[in-house]
Order: sequence, then structure tokens, then C-alpha cells
Amino acid sequence: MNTLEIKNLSLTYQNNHQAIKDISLKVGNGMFGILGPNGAGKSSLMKTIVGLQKPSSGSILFNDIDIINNPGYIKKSLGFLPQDFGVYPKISAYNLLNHIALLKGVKDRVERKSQIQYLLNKVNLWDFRNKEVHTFSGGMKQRFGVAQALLGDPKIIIVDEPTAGLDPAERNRFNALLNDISTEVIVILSTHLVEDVRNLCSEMTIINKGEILTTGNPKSLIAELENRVWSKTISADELDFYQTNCQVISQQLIERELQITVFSEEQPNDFIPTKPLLEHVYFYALTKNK
Ligand SMILES: Nc1ncnc2c1ncn2[C@@H]1O[C@H](COP(=O)(O)OP(=O)(O)OP(=O)(O)O)[C@@H](O)[C@H]1O
Repeated sequence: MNTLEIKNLSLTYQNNHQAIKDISLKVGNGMFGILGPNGAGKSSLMKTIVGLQKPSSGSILFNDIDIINNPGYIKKSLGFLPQDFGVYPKISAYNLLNHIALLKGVKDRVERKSQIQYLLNKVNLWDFRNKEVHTFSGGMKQRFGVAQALLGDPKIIIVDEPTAGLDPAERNRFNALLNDISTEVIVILSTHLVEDVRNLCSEMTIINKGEILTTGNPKSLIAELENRVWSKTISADELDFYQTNCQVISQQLIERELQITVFSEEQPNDFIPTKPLLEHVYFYALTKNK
């Protein structure tokens, strides 16, 4: 079992913006979701874990080793799938993986060849091994990203907004692949897509403005809202009234009608009980933190 323990982590950028505020988390093998809106501090947290930037205070232990003072320790065990790779060099997928494997310290030629072959098959890109990555579709590029992240047999894999820009079929395939690899390693998934966390993660945290709002197992977090969310179809001009007088946690157009969902300990007049969803947990946490 691998463990990642983040203790009282804070990060203030040079312009005095505090992007991470006293975050503490304990993560084991499996898929851990970090959910938060744009600007919440997810990328700042990821970059600090992978050692691209140093925190202002706090500690991070990976398998009980302090990785802020020993960044080399996690780098050897790390696979990182960033939001965007930028520009790909004009070489084939196979040769690019070979190059990355060398950078990751897979020195033995036979070992490198066998890992690349295995991973290209695993991500369904073996038939495209001689094509240049910049010619790939969005989904193929993401799967290539997974293959490069898995080179060198990492114990912790960090993926930042991995399904952005994928069509639904590609997103499903990609999620199935993440699920498949997460049994024996830590996978940290940063996203603003509630559905991906619901479908994939056994543990999760919600962050906003650099702070943790809530942490737990998605099912238990949903269960905490049982009998506390209610919904009603309203007209658009009633929205202000409800926003002033109720704790509105979501509003949605359903078949062109506006439906609001509110949080309340008691059933409000004319509202119907609603089965809580992770989306409600997310928006409820965010409204409490406004
Ligand atoms: N290098 C930096 N210097 C100053 N401020 C920064 C820097 N990087 C990020 N920030 C600020 O820190 C806050 C958190 O940004 P971060 O990129 O970590 O959020 P995020 O949750 O990953 O958002 P997104 O989903 O949009 O990438 C934002 O207000 C951002 O403007």
C-alpha cells in the first residue's frame, strides 16, 4: 500500500496570492478525486505534490518520506499527466515514449522495449506506434498521455483535468483505463467534472479558494444530504425570490423549464423531495463557502 500524506500545506505566490490554505489530506491506493471550480487551487496543489514548486509551509510525505526535502524520491515513482503537453516533437509515438522512458531512468533497452510495447497495447495505440503524436485525435493524445505517465512503473499517478476536450465515447474509454490502473497505485484525479469523480473515485475532496471544504467517500457524502434536498419548477422571474429566501444549491433547465434545488432541514412548501446527488454535495459545499 502506498500513502501520500499532506500536512498543513500552504502556498503563497510571489504576488501575495495564497493559492493553498492549510490543506491536510491522507491518500492511499485507488482513485482520489480533487474537485473544485476553476481557480480553486487544484493545479497549484498538483504542482506542489509533483515537486514543480515548493510550498510556503507544511509537509508532504510519500510512503513516509518527506518529499519536499527529498524531491527525487517521488520523482522516481511518479507519473504525471498534465492538462496539456503543449507542442509534440515531430517523432513517432514509439520513439517519443522511448525518449521519455530514458528521461525517467528506464536504462535497460530490453526493459524499455517491453514496457513501451505493453503500454501501447494497453492504451490501444499499438497500431499507431509509427505515427507522430501531433496527428492523433484528442482521445488518442490523452491515451498516449496515460502511456507516458505509466512508463517506469510509477506508484503515484497525477492527472490534471484529463477528460477536458474528449467526446463522450473517448471520455468513457479513458475513464475505464484510469479505473483499470488504479488498483495498485495512487491515482489523483483533479477535475471540475462531478460525474467523473462519482464514477471513478473511492475517496474525494472538494476545494475552493485554496481551502478544503469537505473530504470523504462520495457515497457517504451523498447520504449526508438524504432528506435535506428539495426541488421545484419555477418561472425565471421567481428565481431572485428563491435565491434570497432559500439556500439554492443548483438551478437547471430541464425540458426548457427552470428547476431549482434547495438545501433545507425541513420540506419547504410546494417543493418535492429529491434524491441527493454528488452534484448537490458539491454545490452545497460551494454555497457554504461563498
Ligand atoms: N504562478 C502564479 N502566480 C500567481 N498566482 C497564481 C499562479 N498560479 C496560479 N495562480 C492563482 O492561484 C489561484 C489558483 O490557481 P490554480 O491554477 O491552482 O487553480 P485550478 O483549480 O487549477 O484552476 P483551473 O481549473 O482553472 O486550472 C488562481 O487564482 C490563480 O490565478
